[in-house]
Amino acid sequence: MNQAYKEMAGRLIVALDYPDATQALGLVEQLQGIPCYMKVGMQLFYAAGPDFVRELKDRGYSVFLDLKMHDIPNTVKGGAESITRLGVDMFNVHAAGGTQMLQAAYEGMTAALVSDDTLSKPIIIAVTQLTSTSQTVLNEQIGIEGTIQDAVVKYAKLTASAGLNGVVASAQEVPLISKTCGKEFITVTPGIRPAGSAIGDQSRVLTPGEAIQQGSHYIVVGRPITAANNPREAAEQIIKEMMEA
Ligand SMILES: O=C(O)c1cc(=O)[nH]c(=O)n1[C@@H]1O[C@H](COP(=O)(O)O)[C@@H](O)[C@H]1O
Repeated sequence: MNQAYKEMAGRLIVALDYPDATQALGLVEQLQGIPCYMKVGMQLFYAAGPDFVRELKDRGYSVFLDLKMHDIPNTVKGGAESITRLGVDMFNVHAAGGTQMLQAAYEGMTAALVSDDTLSKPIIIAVTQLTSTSQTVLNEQIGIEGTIQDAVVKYAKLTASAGLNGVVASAQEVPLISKTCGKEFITVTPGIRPAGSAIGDQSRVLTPGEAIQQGSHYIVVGRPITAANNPREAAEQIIKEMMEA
């Protein structure tokens, strides 16, 4: 495995959106040896819990725990402390929670790190606008005026000023985010669809190659891998496309 492959595979986050540990582990086994990041979201975590996260860590994976916390600051602080204790490498909150809530996530993480020096510091990112949100939904249902880009950049700035590491957004918005918050500010981009694959409930999509060209630090891919006839081949094809970009 060459270094370029290893680095690019490490920027692919595979969304393990499964109802139980058995099915999720089935995919993990199929992808064995590919040094990608693994994402545990609500469906799997609510079913399989912390044990599943530990299983992934035992297998040597970097883990993104995607629970999108959005609550009062004190609750998010406690949640962040518990999540950090699990030893995950990345977790997220909703930027819509505001500055105090974003800072509370950081404080919770810090409290865990202070109490246990064997833990490593996770990356904390904030969701700006979900990639399923379209311009119309933003304006007419969520009630935020202006363009998606403006709304995303506003939350990215809020996240940066609260001291968090980066944001979740569509790869379409990455150039603007990087221009505003700097190239080091981490962009994690779901809504990735290889050419010809079903868009489903996503709205703001780009291909894996386009996302890398836009400057995404990490791309998140679920169904284009999990629903493929041959998930391993699909993942390898995505990494190839990322390397060629
Ligand atoms: O935070 C996330 O990971 C996330 C944020 C967002 O704005 N959009 C989004 O799709 N996601 C997650 O990314 C994954 C995308 O899955 P697919 O649409 O199947 O590729 C899912 O697990 C979503 O929960």
